[in-house]
Amino acid sequence: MQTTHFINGEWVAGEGHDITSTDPAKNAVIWEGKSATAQQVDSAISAARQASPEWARKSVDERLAIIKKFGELLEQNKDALAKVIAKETGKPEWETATEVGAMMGKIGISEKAYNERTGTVENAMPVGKAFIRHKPHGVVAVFGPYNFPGHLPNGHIVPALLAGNTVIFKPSDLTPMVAQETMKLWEQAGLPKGVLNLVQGEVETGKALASHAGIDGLFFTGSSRTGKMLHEQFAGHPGKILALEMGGNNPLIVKEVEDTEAAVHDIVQSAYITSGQRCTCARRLFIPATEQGDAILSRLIEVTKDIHVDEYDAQDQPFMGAMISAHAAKLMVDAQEQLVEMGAKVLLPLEQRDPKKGFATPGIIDVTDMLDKLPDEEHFGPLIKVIRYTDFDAAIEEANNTSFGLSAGLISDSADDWQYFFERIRAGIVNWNRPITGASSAAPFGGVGDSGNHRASAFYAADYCAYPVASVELEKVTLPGKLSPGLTM
Ligand SMILES: NC(=O)C1=CN([C@@H]2O[C@H](COP(=O)(O)OP(=O)(O)OC[C@H]3O[C@@H](n4cnc5c(N)ncnc54)[C@H](O)[C@@H]3O)[C@@H](O)[C@H]2O)C=CC1
Ligand SMILES: O=C(O)CCC(=O)N[C@@H](CCC(=O)O)C(=O)O
Repeated sequence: MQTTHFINGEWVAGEGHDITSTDPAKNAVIWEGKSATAQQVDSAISAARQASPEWARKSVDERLAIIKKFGELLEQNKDALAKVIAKETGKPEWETATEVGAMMGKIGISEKAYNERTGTVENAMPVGKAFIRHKPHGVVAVFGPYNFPGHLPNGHIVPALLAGNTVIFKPSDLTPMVAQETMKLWEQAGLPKGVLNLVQGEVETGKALASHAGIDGLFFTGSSRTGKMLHEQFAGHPGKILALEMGGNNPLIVKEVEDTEAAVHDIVQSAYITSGQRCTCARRLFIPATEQGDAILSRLIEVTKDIHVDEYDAQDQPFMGAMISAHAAKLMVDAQEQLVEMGAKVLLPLEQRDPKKGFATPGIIDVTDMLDKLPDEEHFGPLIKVIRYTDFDAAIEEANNTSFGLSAGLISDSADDWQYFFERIRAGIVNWNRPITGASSAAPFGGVGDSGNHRASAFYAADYCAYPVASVELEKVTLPGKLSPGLTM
């Protein structure tokens, strides 16, 4: 029996239904287990609750020592973990190596953020002293997505543990193996039992955890659809903290540039990295209806056609690997067909050549003539929608014509254009002449509108991992020099 859940410091088998994980590049089952039942979720929450007071009372340095040990274990196991991520997600090994690097980098950044954003402040007062300190929420649930199964849950777990919370981690059901291998490193790092628990499963396991009365908060990275459901579920519970990191329908506007090649490079990095499976990926590309715009578009088509798509472990490493599943690739083909039915023109077709595998070739589709019908949807894969424009203001207005607001970018050699764009565009990540993917962990990471609930992650994750406590203190109770009017003592 596979023991795939980590509850109260023990590896246990699931008591729910069968779940499997498939290598999307090779169409091979690579992991099998059973989901956690609602009762097992309940046990994990009880374990976290029991472990909570002692973990919260430890000093930050004591907690940090264990977290740093986890960082050392990541370093020692980085090649093996990068290979597991590649196998389970289809992402090329060069890219999964950077994911493990980001997991290691998260530790130092979280320490800095903890001290800068939630540290202790002491102020002198006429009588006594004023303090600002921070306390952990208690027991929190962390939900992870499949596209960065190591780095993104880690971006909640590390700051949550550092702040003194205990955690129940529910990874994406598409990436249970990465979660299990990462959990083994936390176990080796010497976390006390119950401090971090892992429950695997699909939607019903997620629902059992999210709706449980025993959690004090939930940190979620995933789709806007699921995030909104969680938001509704948390309505009426103002005492619980909810941090939602969700998707986007991200615009990238190109204006006049000298270097067409550099512009095309930044578009490709923005649209197709991770086979378009990043929440920050450009989904809508605005290109001027000018001769230079034509040149940029035809060069983009040429370069995109030549993008190397292959298996994650190919000797000659590809830029793009398989998508997370054959089903995900098929959904992208379907999305392209629907756009064509609505009047869009395919400039370079996105194709799934083997229906049993997750490979999708990168596609480009012109939606200029059907803008009034264009759905405001995140198509989470390698398909960019091109919009030709004649007026910069109208392009910015259309770029903002979305319920989301995660990332946005401008490619232009004019500083005035940048200033103009920056003042008007509505998103949490706004870049100039740089890809709109690849955000830094040392900055806040979050969006507006349907992309989040104003609880930015990355450097600002510290903020949602602890609550502030204000105290005024005097070592010995003392009668004030001057009494309030009407008081005699
Ligand atoms: N803003 C950000 O930081 C990021 C956002 N994303 C977004 O994540 C999405 C891709 O990830 P997915 O794994 O497909 O997201 P998803 O929303 O399907 O799943 C996320 C997590 O929620 C769980 N879940 C799903 N339905 C649930 C329910 N009804 N109740 C409780 N739990 C439930 C899943 O099992 C998984 O652990 C994209 O939309 C992408 O834009 C991805 C990475 C970063
Ligand atoms: O969370 C962090 O530490 C920084 C944000 C980050 O890593 N963003 C990446 C991936 C986000 C995604 O899954 O799409 C990015 O901006 O490319």
